[in-house]
Parts: sequence; structure tokens; C-alpha cells
Amino acid sequence: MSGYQVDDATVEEIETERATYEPITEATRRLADLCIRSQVDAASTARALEHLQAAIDVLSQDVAEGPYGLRHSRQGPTRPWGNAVVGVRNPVAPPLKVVHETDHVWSDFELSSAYEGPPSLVHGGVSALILDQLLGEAAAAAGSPGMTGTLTVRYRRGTPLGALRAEARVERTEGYKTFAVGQICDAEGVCVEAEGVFILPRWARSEQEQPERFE
Ligand SMILES: CCCCCCCCCCCC(=O)SCCNC(=O)CCNC(=O)[C@H](O)C(C)(C)COP(=O)(O)OP(=O)(O)OC[C@H]1O[C@@H](n2cnc3c(N)ncnc32)[C@H](O)[C@@H]1OP(=O)(O)O
Repeated sequence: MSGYQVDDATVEEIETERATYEPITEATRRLADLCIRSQVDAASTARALEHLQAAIDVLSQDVAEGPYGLRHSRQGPTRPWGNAVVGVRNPVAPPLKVVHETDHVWSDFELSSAYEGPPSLVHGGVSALILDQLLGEAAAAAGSPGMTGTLTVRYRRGTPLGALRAEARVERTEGYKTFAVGQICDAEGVCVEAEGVFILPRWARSEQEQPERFE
């Protein structure tokens, strides 16, 4: 399958790439929030747009074909940097930093106004997006990675924008199927629960070196 790429990027090269692109990604996240909440007048937005167009012109001078994919380095960390949840080069990603413990994964993160669904609450699709990633990471961290086959989400109560925690763990595995569960909590407790089955796809079952992650 295309999109999984193995390379020899060194730790130093990876850090240089991060230092080059992470600041514009973070600035773009800030811009998304300002698009929603800024109250400046039309002349000011016109001026801002000129600056944005200039930035677009610079960045467009050299663009890779297709999405970022998943880049494994033989010498350094894996880069899921275009990923919609954890991607450090993706302004759409909050992004989450996921901690892998022995028996579960977790992340403390903040969701800005760019993730609003009902007023002041997180969009249900965004909660599902985050839980899909966390449950998938739990499956991969347990040594049984897979593509999401089915994800079931229970919205117990509204999830407020702001500081949240997501957690996930593997419940059981049956051959190439991994059953994972997880939740998103605010300071008051559980807001959203999910369970999912992650399936190692047929094309990967026969490979000697199975991919560690799918996204
Ligand atoms: C450390 C780093 C962290 C790394 C962390 C990485 C985290 C990534 C998290 C993001 C995860 C995603 O979003 S993944 C993207 C969203 N998901 C997808 O796009 C998946 C699209 N669907 C597919 O590719 C496929 O349908 C699969 C892989 C799900 C299944 O296809 P297959 O492999 O050909 O399956 P097949 O042989 O027919 O069936 C195998 C078994 O699974 C069952 N099965 C098949 N489909 C389903 C299904 N949808 N839901 C439930 N069960 C199913 C069958 O009944 C069968 O059971 P039995 O008869 O054997 O009992």
C-alpha cells in the first residue's frame, strides 16, 4: 500500500524539518481561531488577507505531490506528520501528544473554538476522530495494529471546548482483530466513550514486516 515510506532521515534532519514547519503550522492553528473570533474591521481583514496571500505565494514555490503519508526512519522517530489528530505539520490537528504506557495510551490536550459543534461544545465528529486515533494507537502499542473496522461512539454528555483528556486500551485480541475501548473526559468525568475493532488488513497479514501503525 502506498503512503508507508521507509527512509534514512537522521534525528538531526527530522528535527530540522520539525523546526522548519512546526512554527507555520502553529501559526495557522492560531489563524483558524482568529478567523472565528477576530472582530477587526473589513480594512483590517483585507490587509491580513494580503499578508496571507504573500505567505501562500512563498509556500507554493515548492510543494510535494500528494499527502505526507507515514514516514518511518531507520535512524529516528516515525513521522505521522500529516495525521489529522497528531500531525505536527497539520494545522487541522489539535495536535495530540499521545503517551504510550504499558497497558494504555493517553493524552492531555486542548480543543480551541475551531472544533465547535453545538455552542461551546466539541463537535461529535471531532470526538470520534480523536477516539479513533487513540484506540488505534492503543492497538498498535499493544503490538496488534489495524485499520478501524467499526467504531462505536457513545456521547454521554456534552464535551466542553478547552482542556480534555483522552485514554484508550486494548480489551482483547482475536487473531488479527483487536478490540479497544476508550474515553474522553473533562474535569467532571467521562463525556464520550468508544469501542472499536481494529483489523490487520489482508494485504498486511502476509507481509513479513507488518506495519506498526495505520493512519
Ligand atoms: C505505536 C504507533 C501507533 C500507531 C497508531 C496508529 C493509529 C491510527 C488510527 C487511525 C485508524 C484509522 O482511522 S483507519 C482508517 C479508517 N478505516 C478504514 O479506512 C478501513 C477500511 N476498511 C478496510 O480496509 C477493510 O474493510 C478492513 C481492513 C477493515 C477489513 O478488510 P479485510 O482485511 O479484507 O477483512 P476480511 O478478511 O474480509 O475480514 C477479516 C475479519 O474482520 C471482520 N471484519 C471485516 N470488516 C469489518 C468491519 N468493518 N467491522 C468489523 N469486523 C469486520 C470479518 O468479519 C472477518 O472476521 P472473521 O470472519 O475472521 O471473524
